[in-house]
Amino acid sequence: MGEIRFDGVHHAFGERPVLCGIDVTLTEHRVGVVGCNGSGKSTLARMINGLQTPARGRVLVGGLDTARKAAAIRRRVGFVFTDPDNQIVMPTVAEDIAFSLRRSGLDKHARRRKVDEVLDAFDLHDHADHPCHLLSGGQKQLLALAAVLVTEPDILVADEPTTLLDLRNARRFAETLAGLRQQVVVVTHQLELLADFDRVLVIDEGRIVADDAPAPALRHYRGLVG
Ligand SMILES: Nc1ncnc2c1ncn2[C@@H]1O[C@H](COP(=O)(O)OP(=O)(O)OP(=O)(O)O)[C@@H](O)[C@H]1O
Repeated sequence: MGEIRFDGVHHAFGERPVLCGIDVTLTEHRVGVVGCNGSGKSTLARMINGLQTPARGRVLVGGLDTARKAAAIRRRVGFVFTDPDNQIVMPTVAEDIAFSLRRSGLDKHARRRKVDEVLDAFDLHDHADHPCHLLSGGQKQLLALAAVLVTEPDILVADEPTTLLDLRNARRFAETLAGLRQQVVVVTHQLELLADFDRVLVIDEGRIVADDAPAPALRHYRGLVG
């Protein structure tokens, strides 16, 4: 596994502090992040692939400073957004997955093979030539995940990736995460997704207020809101 390290990270948007002294090193396979709306979870997640850089402190991924090595970090850290429409860019499903491989250096046949593998793995084969905009919200979320995973990043960060998935696809999503070789960081309000994760961080008002195995961490979170 790689190592994600937050070192004295502070961030504010205007006058509003959003992250207040985050010091944490993540080496586990699956790490969950929970907390109330506006507590800073997405900001923290976006810092792992350099979409956001900290006002103070550093974020190091595999020893690389995300503020200095943006291109290398983006290659290593795949990011799945909450709203799949933010990352689906091509007209059809197969084209969208193939688009992710445009800088892979693979020839056309190898790219086609990889696209087929991913379509199979995500049960999207029957939709290969369908226009992306006609997919259901859940199918779009799966497509967004597939289009990131096909690039084989070292780390996968996902910000509320299961909001549109039905129970069957949410289960499949959880199983997919469990089977990945990649380190995975997932921000979610769907607490059951984290049941067998290795570590869960609870964020409250920009601070880590619990950092534990899922059961005690989620108990802490429920206590906060209860
Ligand atoms: N680009 C931005 N510009 C200004 N304010 C922002 C920006 N991004 C986030 N914020 C603010 O920072 C705070 C933390 O936002 P963040 O998205 O990190 O929270 P969150 O814990 O992921 O919330 P949610 O569970 O609602 O998605 C919020 O008050 C939000 O409005």
